[in-house]
Amino acid sequence: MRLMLTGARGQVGWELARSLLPLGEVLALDRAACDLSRPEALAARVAELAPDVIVNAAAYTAVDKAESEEALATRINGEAVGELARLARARGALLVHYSTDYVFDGSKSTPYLENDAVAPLNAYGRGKLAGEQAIAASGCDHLIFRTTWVYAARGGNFVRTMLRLGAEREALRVVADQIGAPTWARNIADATAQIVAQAMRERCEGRFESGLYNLAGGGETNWCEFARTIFDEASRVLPAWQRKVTTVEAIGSGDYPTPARRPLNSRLDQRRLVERFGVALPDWRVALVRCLEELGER
Ligand SMILES: NC(=O)C1=CN([C@@H]2O[C@H](COP(=O)(O)OP(=O)(O)OC[C@H]3O[C@@H](n4cnc5c(N)ncnc54)[C@H](OP(=O)(O)O)[C@@H]3O)[C@@H](O)[C@H]2O)C=CC1
Ligand SMILES: Cc1cn([C@H]2C[C@H](O)[C@@H](COP(=O)(O)OP(=O)(O)O[C@H]3O[C@@H](C)C(=O)[C@@H](O)[C@H]3O)O2)c(=O)[nH]c1=O
Repeated sequence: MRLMLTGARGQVGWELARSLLPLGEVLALDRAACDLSRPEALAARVAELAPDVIVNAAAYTAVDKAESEEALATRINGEAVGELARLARARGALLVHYSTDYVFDGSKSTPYLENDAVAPLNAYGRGKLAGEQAIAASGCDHLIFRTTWVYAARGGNFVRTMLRLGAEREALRVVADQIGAPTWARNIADATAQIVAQAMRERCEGRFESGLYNLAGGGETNWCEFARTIFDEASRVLPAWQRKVTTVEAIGSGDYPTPARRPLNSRLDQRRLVERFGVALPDWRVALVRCLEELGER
């Protein structure tokens, strides 16, 4: 099986390059090798690589910057995704794609189901929603995984930001009114590999059905509790990390103004994924410790 992977240097893409290996030949492409800001160039790339599966881990993920670069964010997260979907459809390939909790406005009081009404609060969320909709409209065989609050031992993410700030400052202020589930990129990649293997078997047997699935870490927290847990666990498992921070003040979103609005409720209900594929990601605290341990080993 030939698997074309975009965004291979991102958090999820980096992990996928390893997790997908048992499935076949992984054609891992970074931004230079496959630039989604030029959707018109994708057809030649796909024709050249002749993939059976296209896994799109590339995305414009700078949430605040997207407010002033919405056209670019939407070209990458919306138009290019639509083009990948049309190319997948034309050659009969399976398209695997990732989306976000930021397609919701966060006003629901319980975890979001896949078919709840979408209403993005920011430009990044609008672009990601355009990508989801373009895939559905294309008619290609697809799996879309909506995930949340992704972190990894490498790349830009909240865990690495907190480790840096916590070693520099004595006091931090972190929002406590946005709730969700941190998700380790390794867990996303391993789950993706398991699900793609099953999906390809189902396609061979003519019983595959495309779908949209929530795929996030187990349990729930808020950013402030997440930050405090990062500091406590890092003090325990990362001997080289010098903790300076003593106070993490819980604040409201209104006290931490950002260009992009973020949903207060980012929780995604995991039942559909469990029922269809028997996959449930580990609790966020367990995964965080595993990721920190890995950071300590590097
Ligand atoms: N990060 C998060 O918290 C969440 C992410 N998601 C989704 O999960 C998926 C994976 O995200 P994640 O791995 O965390 O994101 P990262 O930001 O870690 O990685 C994104 C990758 O996309 C690449 N990229 C950016 N622009 C382009 C472009 N024009 N053409 C090709 N590649 C490009 C980046 O390249 P370069 O390395 O050169 O910058 C980077 O390697 C995305 O679809 C994202 O929207 C969903 C919910 C939460
Ligand atoms: C650094 C910092 C952030 N915050 C807040 C800002 C924000 O509400 C929250 C998280 O900050 P971030 O900038 O990491 O969040 P953000 O970039 O919005 O993270 C999002 O990325 C995109 C790609 C997604 O799809 C989402 O699921 C989500 O993970 O913490 C503080 O309150 N204090 C701080 O010192």
